[in-house]
Amino acid sequence: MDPILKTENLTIRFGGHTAVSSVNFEMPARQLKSIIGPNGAGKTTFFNLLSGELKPSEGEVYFKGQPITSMSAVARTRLGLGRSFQITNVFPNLTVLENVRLAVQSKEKIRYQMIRHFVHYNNLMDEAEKLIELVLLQGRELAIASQLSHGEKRKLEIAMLLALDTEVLLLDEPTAGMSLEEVPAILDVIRKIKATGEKTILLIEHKMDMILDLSDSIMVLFNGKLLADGSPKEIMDNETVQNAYLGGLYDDNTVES
Ligand SMILES: Nc1ncnc2c1ncn2[C@@H]1O[C@H](COP(=O)(O)OP(=O)(O)OP(=O)(O)O)[C@@H](O)[C@H]1O
Repeated sequence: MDPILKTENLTIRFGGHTAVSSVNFEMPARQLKSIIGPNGAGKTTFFNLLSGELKPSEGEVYFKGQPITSMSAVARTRLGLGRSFQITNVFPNLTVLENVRLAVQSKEKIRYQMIRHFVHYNNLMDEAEKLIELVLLQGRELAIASQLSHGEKRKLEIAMLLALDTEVLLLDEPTAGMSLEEVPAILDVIRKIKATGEKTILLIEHKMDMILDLSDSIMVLFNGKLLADGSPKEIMDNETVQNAYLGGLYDDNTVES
């Protein structure tokens, strides 16, 4: 089957520094691929090139076979490529439910910008409630966003990303800054999204136990280059990866540089 997302020779230079270097990558639909690599390896920059936040110095990005390299981030979202930080405009004084409802409404706006479209308020609320349940925030619908714990805020961000209903989800370190107790809940949320079988997920993470639990495949970036891409077992057994990166595995199973 053709990959849903693909890059050819994707390269970006910042001054004299090549942050992403000739990356050829393919993402099969409805799978979860994790991107790992030490700090500064180019993971977030690679995401920015996929989402359209950055334009490459060279190379192409394809979505379902169509070149999208010159498209804006908003146009890519409309096509089906969603990135969590694009909707981190959480309204701090509104409730969880209102925030998700507004995100659902913004999807309708993104999708039907060119035509007049009316969606009944109750439908929006129903969809928002379903998403809140999916991210395990049920019971917190009426909590004010600014008063959520860090873990709950990340769940809200994921619900708001899901509200855009894009086929591809780009999740950049969804557990960053979380306490150890909060991590399993996010793991559950991603597992549940994966289990729907509807989404293609690209995940940047440092927590190896989480990566091994969730991933169908793992790609390793090192100095901006694609060092390896394969099944979790292939990556764990790969000597080059071991030497370049996994050798730095910490006791808490978190990889840092
Ligand atoms: N806008 C920019 N201008 C100049 N250099 C940049 C810019 N963005 C990223 N870089 C550089 O590109 C390299 C890759 O950075 P990037 O943030 O993509 O790495 P990363 O793998 O996501 O790291 P981390 O795990 O720490 O988030 C780094 O050397 C960084 O300093």
